[in-house]
Amino acid sequence: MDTAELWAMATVVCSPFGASPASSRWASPASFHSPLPCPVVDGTLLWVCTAGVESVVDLANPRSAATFFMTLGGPARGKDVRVRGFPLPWCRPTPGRVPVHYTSGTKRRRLATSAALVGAPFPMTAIGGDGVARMGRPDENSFEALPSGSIRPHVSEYRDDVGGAGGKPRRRVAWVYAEGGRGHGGVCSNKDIRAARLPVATMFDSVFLPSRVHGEALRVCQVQSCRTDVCLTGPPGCGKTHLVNQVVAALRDAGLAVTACGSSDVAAALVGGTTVHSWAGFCNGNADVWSPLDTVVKNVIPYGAKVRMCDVMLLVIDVVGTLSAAFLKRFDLVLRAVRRWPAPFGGLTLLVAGDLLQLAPPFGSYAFSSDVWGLVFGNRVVILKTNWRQMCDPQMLGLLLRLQTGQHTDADMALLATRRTAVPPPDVMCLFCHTLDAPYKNVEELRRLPGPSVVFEAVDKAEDAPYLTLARATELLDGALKYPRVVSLRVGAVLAIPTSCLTSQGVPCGTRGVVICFRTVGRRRYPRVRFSLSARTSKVIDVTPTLGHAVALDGVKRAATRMQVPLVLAWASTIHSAQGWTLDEATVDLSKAFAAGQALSGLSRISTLSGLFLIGFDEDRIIVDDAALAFHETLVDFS
Ligand SMILES: Nc1ncnc2c1ncn2[C@@H]1O[C@H](COP(=O)(O)OP(=O)(O)OP(=O)(O)O)[C@@H](O)[C@H]1O
Repeated sequence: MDTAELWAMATVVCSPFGASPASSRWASPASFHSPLPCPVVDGTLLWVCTAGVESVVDLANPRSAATFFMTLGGPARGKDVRVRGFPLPWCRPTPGRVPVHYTSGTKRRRLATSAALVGAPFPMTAIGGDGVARMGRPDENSFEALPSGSIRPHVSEYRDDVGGAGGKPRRRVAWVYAEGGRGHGGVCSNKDIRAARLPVATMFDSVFLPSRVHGEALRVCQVQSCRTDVCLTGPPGCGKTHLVNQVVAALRDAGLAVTACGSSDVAAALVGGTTVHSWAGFCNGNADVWSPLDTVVKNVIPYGAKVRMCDVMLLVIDVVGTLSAAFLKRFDLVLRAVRRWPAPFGGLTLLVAGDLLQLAPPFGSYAFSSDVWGLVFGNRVVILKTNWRQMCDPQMLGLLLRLQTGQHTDADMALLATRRTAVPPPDVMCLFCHTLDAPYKNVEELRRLPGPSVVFEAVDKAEDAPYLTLARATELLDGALKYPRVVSLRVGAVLAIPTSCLTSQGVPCGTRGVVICFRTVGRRRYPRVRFSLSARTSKVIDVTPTLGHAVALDGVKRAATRMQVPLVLAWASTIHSAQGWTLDEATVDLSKAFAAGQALSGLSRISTLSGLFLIGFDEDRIIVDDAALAFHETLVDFS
C-alpha cells in the first residue's frame, strides 16, 4: 500500500465528520505550531487531533506511522480522532512552473528529467539563480546555459568560533551565485525524494545480549539497550577503544545495526570503521561545518550517506575529544534532518569514547561545550579505571595520571628528564607535534634506504567543473585527499594507508606496513606491502592506484579527481595522528608542543618508561585546558 492509499484510508477511518478537509468543524492544521519533522515530503504528513492533543504524523517514518495506527486501534478505537492531510504551503506546485534541478557551479542548468515530476505535488524549495523555469515537459532543447559569469567561486575568510590556531583567519571556498541567490536552488531530484522517504531504523524494544559478554562491556551494553546514550571515558590506556570494540561486537551479535567511527583515520582504524566525517558524508571534512545546513543536507551529503544514517540504530564514535562543538552541533542537525526526527541526533543511540583531557579539538571548542552534548550526555559518563597499557610500569602510570590533571611533581619532571639522554634504537617510530616535521623525517629515512626509488605520479583531472584550472584542481585535491601527488617509495619503506580503500580486504584506514618488493604488470609497477594488523597478524597486498576526488561545497560530486597509489610514508607521525595507538617504544619530540593534552597524549602512547625516548622536553610544554579540567571534575559515573 503506498502512502496515498494510507492517507485515504486514514481519513475515512478516522474522521467522525466525513472526509472533507474543508469541513468547518476541523481545526486548521495551519494553527499547529510544533516544529515539523524536517525535511518533509508533501503527501506523507497527517495532522492528527486525538482528545484535543494535536500532533503531526509522518507516514514515511515507520515509527511515527506505527504509533499513529496503534493509537487508532487503542481503547478509544478512533473515537475523537481527527485526521487530515497536512498542507505544506511551500510544496504546492506553482501553475506554469516545474521544478528545476540546477547543478550549480557547472554553469549549466537543466530541467528535472523525470516526467513524473511535472505537476506532481513534490516539494519545491527555493529556486536558485533567477529561479525561473518555464512550464512544460522536460525538454532537452530547452536547456540553456546560465549567462556566463553568473556563477563564480566565492572565497571568504572566516575565523574559528573559539579561535583554534589562535583564531587565525582560514580560507573557505564555496561556489555561489554571483547574483546572491541561494546558489543551491536545485529543487527536488529523485534522490531527494527517495532520501525523504527512507525508513529510519530505531533500537529494538528488547535486546538479547550474547552470554559471553560480561563486566564493563555488559554494563555498557545494558545501558545502551535501553536507548541511553553513553560517554565512555578514563585516563590514557584504560581500554576505552578495547571496550568499544567489545560492545560493538556484542551489540552486532544481538542483531543491532551498529556503526563504528572514529574522529580521525587512526581512531577509525582502531575500531574498524571510517571517520565520522566520511560516514556522515561531510565530503570536505570539517570545512562542511561552515556551510549552511540546507546546503550540506541537500547538496553535499551523498544519498549513500543518507541511507547509512537512516539504517543505523547505534553509532559509536571513538576519540571523541578531538571533535569540536561546531561539528557536533552540525552533525546533530544533519542527522535530525536526514532521519526526519526532531530528537537529538535524529533519535540515534550514541556511544562515544575518549579522554577529554588528552588532545583538544584542532579547531574550535570542545564537543562537551555544545548544547547537544548537554542534552544527550550531560555530565554522566562511564569511567574506566583500570589502566592496561602501562599496567607493567606503575611508575610511568602514576606519572601519566598526575600529568593528566596537571598535578605533576618535580620528581616526575626529573624522571622524564632521564629519558632525554637515552639513545633510541634505529627505526623506532617518531612522534612530532607539528605537521611539517613528520614528512621531513619520513623523507630523510627513505633516503637512507638502499636501492632505487620508484616514483608514483598522480593523474589529476578537473572533472565536472569547467571553472577549475588543473592547477586549482590539484590544489583542491591536495587539501581534500590524504595522499600526495607524488609518492616516492623504496623496498623497506615504512608506510601507512590513509584511506578506507582496502578496508574490504581487511586492511583498515591508518594501518602501517612495509614495502617488500615492487610487482611489474605490463609497463606499470605496484608496491607489494606487508600490512601489520591487530593481534600481531599481517597481510600482503599489491597496492594499485585508486581514484580519489574532491568535492566543492556546492556538491558538485567530482570537482576534481586524482588517480594515485594511496600510500604515505610512516616512519614518523604527528601526535594527533597517533592518538589511540599503543607502542612498545617511540621517540617523542615535545619541543614544539602547543596544544592542550598534546604532551600527555604523546607520552601515553608508550607502555613503559624504558620504551620512551624524549626530545626537547620541558615542563612548560605540558598544557592542561582549564575548561576541560573543570568539566572533567564534574563528571559523574553511571550507576
Ligand atoms: N580488558 C582488557 N584486557 C586486556 N587488554 C586490554 C584491555 N583493555 C585494553 N587493553 C589493552 O590496553 C592497551 C590500551 O587500550 P586502549 O587503546 O583501548 O586504551 P584507550 O583507553 O583507548 O587509550 P587512549 O585513550 O590512550 O587511546 C591496548 O593494547 C589494549 O589491547
